Amino acid sequence: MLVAAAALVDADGRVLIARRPEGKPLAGLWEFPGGKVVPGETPEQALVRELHEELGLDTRASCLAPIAFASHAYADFHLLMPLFACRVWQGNPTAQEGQELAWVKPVRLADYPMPPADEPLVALLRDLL
Ligand SMILES: Nc1nc2c([nH]c(=O)n2[C@H]2C[C@H](O)[C@@H](COP(=O)(O)OP(=O)(O)OP(=O)(O)O)O2)c(=O)[nH]1
Repeated sequence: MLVAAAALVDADGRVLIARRPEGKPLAGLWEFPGGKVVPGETPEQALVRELHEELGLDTRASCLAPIAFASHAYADFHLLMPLFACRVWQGNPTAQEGQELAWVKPVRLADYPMPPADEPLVALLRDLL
């Protein structure tokens, strides 16, 4: 499974994470906004679409900088997830699907339980952002 995800970084250097709603796999864990890349899309196109759908914000592929990726074997699928940093967008990110949101300093990300695939990314972000 190919999933594109974003580290949205605000002017204070905080990163936006979202809590996976009840009823979805990995419910209750915090994740980077994003979602599955559907056939015919580039990861960047998928992310621009997902950021609009999930957070009501507008950005573009040229504002997405690839910084890391996760590669993780879950019990029933393998996840490959490129992570893009994004510092430029239009609109105020707001939860479009009822999900809880949090702006978090990279050093505090470890306080938020995230899916196992994300754990290596937390340490990387501390150094990269
Ligand atoms: N967006 C996102 N997904 C992650 C992260 N870490 C992680 O393991 N995942 C997994 C959870 C899911 O199995 C998959 C993303 O699928 P999803 O179901 O959220 O994607 P989607 O928004 O396209 O979902 P849907 O339309 O099928 O509801 O990737 C992360 O940090 N961000």
